[in-house]
Amino acid sequence: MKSLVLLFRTSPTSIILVTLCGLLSGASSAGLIALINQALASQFSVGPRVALGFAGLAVLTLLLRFGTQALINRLNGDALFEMRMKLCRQIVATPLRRLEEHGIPSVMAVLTEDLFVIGAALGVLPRFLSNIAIALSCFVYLAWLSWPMLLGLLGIIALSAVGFRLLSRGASLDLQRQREHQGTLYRQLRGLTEGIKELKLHHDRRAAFLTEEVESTAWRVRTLQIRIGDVFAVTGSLGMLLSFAFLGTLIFVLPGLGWVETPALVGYCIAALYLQQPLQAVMEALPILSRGDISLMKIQELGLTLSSSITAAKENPEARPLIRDSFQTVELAGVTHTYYREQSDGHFIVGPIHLRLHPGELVFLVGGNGSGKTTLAKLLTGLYQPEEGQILMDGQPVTAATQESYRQLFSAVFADFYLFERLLGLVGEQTTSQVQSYLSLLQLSRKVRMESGVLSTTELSQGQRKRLALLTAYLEDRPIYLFDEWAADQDPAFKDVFYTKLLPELKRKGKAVIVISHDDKYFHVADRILRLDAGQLVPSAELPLAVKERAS
Ligand SMILES: Nc1ncnc2c1ncn2[C@@H]1O[C@H](COP(=O)(O)OP(=O)(O)OP(=O)(O)O)[C@@H](O)[C@H]1O
Repeated sequence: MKSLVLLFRTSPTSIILVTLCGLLSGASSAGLIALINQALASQFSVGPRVALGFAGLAVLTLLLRFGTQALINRLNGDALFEMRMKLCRQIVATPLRRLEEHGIPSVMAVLTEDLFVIGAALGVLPRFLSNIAIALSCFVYLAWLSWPMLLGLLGIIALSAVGFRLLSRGASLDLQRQREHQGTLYRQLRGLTEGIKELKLHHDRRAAFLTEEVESTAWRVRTLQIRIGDVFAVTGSLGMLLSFAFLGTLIFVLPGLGWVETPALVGYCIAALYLQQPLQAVMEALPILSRGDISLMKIQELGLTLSSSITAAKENPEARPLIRDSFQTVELAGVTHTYYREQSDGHFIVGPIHLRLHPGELVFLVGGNGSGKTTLAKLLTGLYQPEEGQILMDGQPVTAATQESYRQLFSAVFADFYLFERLLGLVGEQTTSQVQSYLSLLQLSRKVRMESGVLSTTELSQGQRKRLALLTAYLEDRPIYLFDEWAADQDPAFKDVFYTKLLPELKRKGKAVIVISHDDKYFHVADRILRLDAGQLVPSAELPLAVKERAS
């Protein structure tokens, strides 16, 4: 019952209140049953006091039910909100490499599917607890009527629990399998949306994708879903069957034996009928809670947790890192990064890299496809932690405590950049006028406007979107700029503007600029060229000469 522990840790007071309301509601229901029993025993010749008591208890029961439900609604709303925010904050704080290893579809599955399932589990949990509390209150009344019969009833409930456990063991395994297949389905559905052009253009690929991938996985999910549903339908009916057996024994067997007085029997019959609904609700909640536990496991697999209180995870505004507008040197001293390949024994190592950057220099990072340029860029910008070696900022090693501050030195446009529609975290007083002049500089002023911090459109060509990403980098105004194949999508005229005007302009402003590029036509604008080959920096002394020869 991980969901129960989670909910209790999130809002212990509300959970205690819900359980107390459940107990009170159960007690008032037991009082109602006692009054009905009294009326039946006296063949309906009860006085107005009993009638008033009945009305009072009925109102109290209704109020308690409403109160419990209102409390549950708030508890669920708060718990889901807190979980969602906590997960988002944790994902942002998770090392990039770990997220890449799990893959974006797994993260999306957690944020959508698993959160939804956990939300449903948390949704039934308070009612589950209050129904147990109602049942417990009724048991107290039943014990007062006849404790040997209560023992019999508890025996039947224990028998149902054992039956449920045995029957649902296989279903629990199926639930885990179903979640695994759903993860696969998520990955495949990503292919459906992101690969839609490729699917539309090739009939056989589309047919193979739909039947061999999506359909076969969706079918497995469907089969397991039906099997799990059937098992839980049986367990639900088992509870009802045992309840009917109990009622049958009460009505048709026990009176003949003469062991129990009639008023006690009548009280038990009413209570058994009344208890059917809360006990049924408890049985129905169990599969939902099992699903919730599996989703919680999935969240833990990503190295995330929902267990501590949200207040602890809330970002402390004072924790904003130190943002520096200048630096003296940034040095990579023997840093390495290794990609392990699961399918084979081989792995790819970038480094050890020795590299020093100064303000006002324009450095080109070049090399063949897969030589490690982007990986080195991620190491340099602090997005990947070095496995060996260290990064020094102004001669001081970058530690876990200063890493966030170190990252704020950089403005980067990676090849797989993301463009936010709002200029998040950038809107200041001068921003609007700056945006206007940058839009003109980037030849976008006719296409895009900025209105209250929101770009009028991001539905542009890839090259234009990259210009908007560059605009964001300009607004960030950080001491170090990094562009990963930025010019690859630009037309020749703007490519020229980028290499011969924009980059030298940044350099003149004292920015250190690292440009990952395959455009050897422009290598001559660089102060320094770093070439990577199979993850290793080729001694740079040979390169400037070759470049100068080509440029001359
Ligand atoms: N997410 C990843 N998981 C595992 N291995 C990876 C991953 N990304 C890159 N690699 C490995 O690292 C090598 C270097 O990749 P990287 O993206 O740094 O190269 P690059 O020089 O930027 O290439 P390109 O010019 O094609 O963009 C690749 O050949 C690949 O083997």
